[in-house]
Amino acid sequence: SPPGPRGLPLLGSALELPSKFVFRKFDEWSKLYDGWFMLSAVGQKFLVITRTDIAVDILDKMSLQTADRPALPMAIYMLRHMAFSLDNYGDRWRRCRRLAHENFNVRALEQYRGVYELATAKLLRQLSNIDPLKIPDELMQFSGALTYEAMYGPGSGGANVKQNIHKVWEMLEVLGDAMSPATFIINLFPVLGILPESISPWKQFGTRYFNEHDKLLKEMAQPGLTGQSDSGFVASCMRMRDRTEGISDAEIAWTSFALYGAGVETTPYSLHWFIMAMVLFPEAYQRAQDEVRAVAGDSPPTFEHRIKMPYVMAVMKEVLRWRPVLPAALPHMASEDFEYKGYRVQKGTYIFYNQWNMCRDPAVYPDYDVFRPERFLADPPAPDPPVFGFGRRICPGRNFARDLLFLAISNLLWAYHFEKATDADGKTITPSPEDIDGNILLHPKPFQFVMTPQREIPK
Ligand code: HEM
Repeated sequence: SPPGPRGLPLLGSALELPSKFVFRKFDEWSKLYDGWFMLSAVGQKFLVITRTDIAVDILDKMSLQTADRPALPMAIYMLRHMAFSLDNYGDRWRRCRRLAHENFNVRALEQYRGVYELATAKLLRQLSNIDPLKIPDELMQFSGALTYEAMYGPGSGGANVKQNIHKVWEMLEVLGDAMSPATFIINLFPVLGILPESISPWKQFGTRYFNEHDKLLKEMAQPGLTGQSDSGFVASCMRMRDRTEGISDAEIAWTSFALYGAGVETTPYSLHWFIMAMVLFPEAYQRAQDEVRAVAGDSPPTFEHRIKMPYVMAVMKEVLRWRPVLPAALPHMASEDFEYKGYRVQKGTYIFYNQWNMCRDPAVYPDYDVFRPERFLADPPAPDPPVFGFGRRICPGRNFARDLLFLAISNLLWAYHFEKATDADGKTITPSPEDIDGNILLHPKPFQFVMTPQREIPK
């Protein structure tokens, strides 16, 4: 069999797999194996990839066999295969993925630029006079409101926007909890699925959850679905509906949720890491700020400036590389048996790939712990960090995320000065990038720093 850690016969390596920050355990194991290894836990086989070239071989070149997603039983009861990010590879996934692709590619994204610019201007205003420990909440609200408008069209939720964002937030939280093997026994023993709903509390819970949220998501999508709103992702999907066979209103509504749910936390976490990098690496900060000042002058940066800000673009790439917010990405699953390097990998095997290791490959990113945007401007430049996944499941929000991050980063640099704080005794407080939180997503714990407005922020 392929290389990998040995465990007890029945539990395999289950006892060694932490439920939090699994990327660290994979990192430890990566030192023992050459780029990939297999392990098993409670009868389930896992293949773990820790090198980019092997991820390209298995997930890109063999994407037909490796683009399935393991779906936990609870996810199936609660989502009924409607949220494509967590769904198996199949016709519905393909239809929803196409909606996401066609309305979220580089050209289609131009339609959301007005939304980003207004949201970014609001963020700058909100941040003046804020306690740095409250920054994570503020960044999350920025992303929540902006993603909502991008999905449903500016102003489309009327007075209900805040309430809807809150409901979707709860929806995501309940889903996250229910997917944990510890919450519902069905996740550990899928065979119990043969029992009828009348005596299966998990099925009853799933049905209630689905029905309630199916209604909510359709209500949120209503303005775009009925033509009341002609901007945003939903309205844009309606325009391509004639060209896409079999697409339903429900699929459009749930696809907007899948995008919202997968994307809403990633950008704020990356922005929080960006602030930490600016505080810890003042040279990079200074160079980025000089570039923004020279190019944008007295008015806030816009998308037109992007091409003239190579250093800021490199800062953005380095933020994504230095602390990838999805360090162990999302697992794929083999939909067929396949062979790799002489070993057979069976259908149903979960395939993890640890982007954390790939972003810290010393041959590609020397001194990987140092925040050094210059690596992306060298000749030849370092490759873009592999943080958005591989193959047919590659993140469909990656261009949206890059647009948003560029605008937010350049505007923050334009408006604010960041530096280390001092404590009551006058000692400098140095935040630590090891002080992390999250579970699947990786973000810093709130940290102290000083943020001073450098100019009058436009009203
Ligand atoms: C810093 C920002 C982001 C990072 C690092 C990131 C990273 C990723 C990664 C690693 C995956 C897994 C890909 C795979 O399965 O191989 C993924 C999937 C996904 N991402 Fe992102 N993402 C980001 C932002 C966004 C945004 C803003 C959106 C939407 C607005 C989004 C929507 C999605 C969706 C829907 C999937 C599931 C795709 C599928 O299963 O077919 N992401 N992302």
